[in-house]
Amino acid sequence: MNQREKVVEIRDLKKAFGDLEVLKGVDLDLFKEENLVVLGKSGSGKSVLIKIMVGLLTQDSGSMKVFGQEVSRLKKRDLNALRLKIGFSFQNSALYDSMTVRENMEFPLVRNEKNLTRAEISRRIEELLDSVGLPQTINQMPSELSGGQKKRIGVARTLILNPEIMLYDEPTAGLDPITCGDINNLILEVRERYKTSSIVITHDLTCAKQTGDRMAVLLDGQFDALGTFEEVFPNAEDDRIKSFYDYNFINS
Ligand SMILES: Nc1ncnc2c1ncn2[C@@H]1O[C@H](COP(=O)(O)OP(=O)(O)OP(=O)(O)O)[C@@H](O)[C@H]1O
Repeated sequence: MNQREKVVEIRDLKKAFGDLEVLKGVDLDLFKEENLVVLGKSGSGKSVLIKIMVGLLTQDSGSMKVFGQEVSRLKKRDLNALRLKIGFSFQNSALYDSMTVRENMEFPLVRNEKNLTRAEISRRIEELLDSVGLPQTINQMPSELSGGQKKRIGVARTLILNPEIMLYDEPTAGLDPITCGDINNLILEVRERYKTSSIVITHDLTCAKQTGDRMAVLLDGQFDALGTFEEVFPNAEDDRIKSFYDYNFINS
């Protein structure tokens, strides 16, 4: 693992909406094959940051480089190519209810890779369902799957375009503790198998601890705490960071 190769480099990034300053000079790196956990209260600006990363919003100032390219300066075609390298795994799995698992997986593939044969498409779908441990669900409808299974299929579908960066949006939200553990393991297995670099947005500190190499806590528009779980949380002196820890491990 080459820890030092940066896939994302954010410098002094600022973004406001009218008087509301959301990002006030954010600095952050994501290294190749790293799992970086991003924590922050609701409304702290995590989604805004991700949207700037994929070119859905533009910063007011500062720099957002992905694979060395300043996202805000990319032409439409290059931006589309960049987006294909970034897989977004949505909180609600975002499966199409009227399609089978196979059709859900086929959809992004057929849309984005026109030259694949039926056999290649099937092979890719089967390989990914295998790697998330759910080959038997291929002909099932999303309504027949559990919450944890839906999340796994959502991850498999995101992986089908071979993204280099995975964005996990609250991957364990709404799951029981055992299924959370399974999803956390899946996040680690995905990195191992597909060599992805990942940003895991979560409020769940068990997920953060199990999946993250580094924690980044977004506080008042900046990343104030950066380090391993042990460095950031157990002995935090900042009350804002302490409150995350207390909420997850003491009050729950
Ligand atoms: N397009 C927009 N126009 C105006 N305000 C916006 C826009 N997008 C986000 N905001 C504001 O920016 C702030 C940060 O929002 P953001 O969605 O990034 O929060 P978040 O940290 O992702 O929260 P959550 O954990 O609830 O998803 C919020 O106050 C939100 O209302």
